[in-house]
Amino acid sequence: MKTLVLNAFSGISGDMFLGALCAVGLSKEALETELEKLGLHGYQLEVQEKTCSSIQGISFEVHLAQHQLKDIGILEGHHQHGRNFHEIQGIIEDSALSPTVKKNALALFTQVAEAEAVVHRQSVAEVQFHEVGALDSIIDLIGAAIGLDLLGIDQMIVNELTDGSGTIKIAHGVVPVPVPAVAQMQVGTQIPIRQRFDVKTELITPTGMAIVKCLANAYDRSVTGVLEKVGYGFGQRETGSLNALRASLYNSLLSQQDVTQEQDQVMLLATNIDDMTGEQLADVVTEMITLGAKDAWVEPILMKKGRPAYKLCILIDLQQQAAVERALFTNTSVIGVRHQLMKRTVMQRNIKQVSTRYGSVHLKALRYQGVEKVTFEHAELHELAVTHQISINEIQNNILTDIKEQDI
Ligand SMILES: O=C([S-])c1cc(C(=O)S)c[n+]([C@@H]2O[C@H](COP(=O)(O)O)[C@@H](O)[C@H]2O)c1
Ligand code: NI
Repeated sequence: MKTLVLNAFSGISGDMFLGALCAVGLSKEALETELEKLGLHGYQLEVQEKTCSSIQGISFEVHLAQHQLKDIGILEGHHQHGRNFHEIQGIIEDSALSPTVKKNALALFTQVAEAEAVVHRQSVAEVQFHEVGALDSIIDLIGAAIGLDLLGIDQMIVNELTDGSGTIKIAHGVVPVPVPAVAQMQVGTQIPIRQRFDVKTELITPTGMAIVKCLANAYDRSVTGVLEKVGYGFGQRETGSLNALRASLYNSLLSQQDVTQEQDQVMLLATNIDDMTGEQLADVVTEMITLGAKDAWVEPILMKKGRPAYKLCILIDLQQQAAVERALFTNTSVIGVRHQLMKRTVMQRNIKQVSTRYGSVHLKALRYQGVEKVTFEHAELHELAVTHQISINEIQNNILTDIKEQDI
């Protein structure tokens, strides 16, 4: 499972998000190819390596052609009507983008439209996007959905979401920070926004907030797994300090890090649930894995009063008990949890990267009292099988041949 963790210590905008995605491996060309499916013209992506505060990162910008600037009124010095929600919906729905990208892109625009509608006391259909309707913002929002899809991100965690303070001048006039659309998107959520009172400008734009609200699965949460890449997307505003969004890409499929003891202790948490849907339970299992559980699963059971129900089981390290129980009480209908300490016999394991005809591949080398075996990450084999159009078995056999002579 791939997890993207955003450290939004200096806020988030569409450009910062796409810059951060490029910094952890999103290809500009692949993004452009997908964006072409919208059939929009008159823009260019600029993805540039930059150094700020001695840190290397990416500056991402969408440049509009002169006629686009004229269309949205920027060359005339005033803002004409942009596109409305219905038009943008049509552009997305009529495109050849993947269903997931379309769903996320529509969710992002709906989010902004609903916030704008409340702020300006209009119906969603009446909302005329001003800055957000300009082509660069369309590219930012749809690009965000495309970027996550291209990188194969399964979940996104946003940490330290920070805005500035004071007021800024935008097309509506002078508004307070967080700007009205951002403040509105926060309503009814528990999205934690800190404020820096020494930074007198906007750090979270409506585009950035929509990305956070629609695409993040959790906030202020640590994640286990192998940290594969860290990158920075720079913001364009001068804030007086490093204006960047840090993205960290974790692979939790590789999270069973090296184990060097043959006997260890784990805790099994269990609770019976008869009042949550399958969809909700699947989310809880994902959340438990995100929190760092070794495993989490549900078993079908028949409970008291003949109720078909589920037993939710979570295998954890002892020190995770308090955090996991807290998450269960907070986010599920659970009111009690059973816990059991267990001894476990484990094979010693080492995660290694080996070079093969397919490039570098991860493997787990397992040992227990003279028994030795090697396993691969299924998702990695699957990806290679899809890329090379051959079966997973063939991929695995070829890798085994390639590593025969290597010292594992
Ligand atoms: O155009 C819209 S919808 C808009 C609304 C608001 C409100 O808070 S209401 C604010 N802004 C400002 O425009 C720029 C660009 O925003 P992006 O999200 O497109 O980066 C930014 O300063 C917003 O605060 C726009
Ligand atoms: Ni507005």
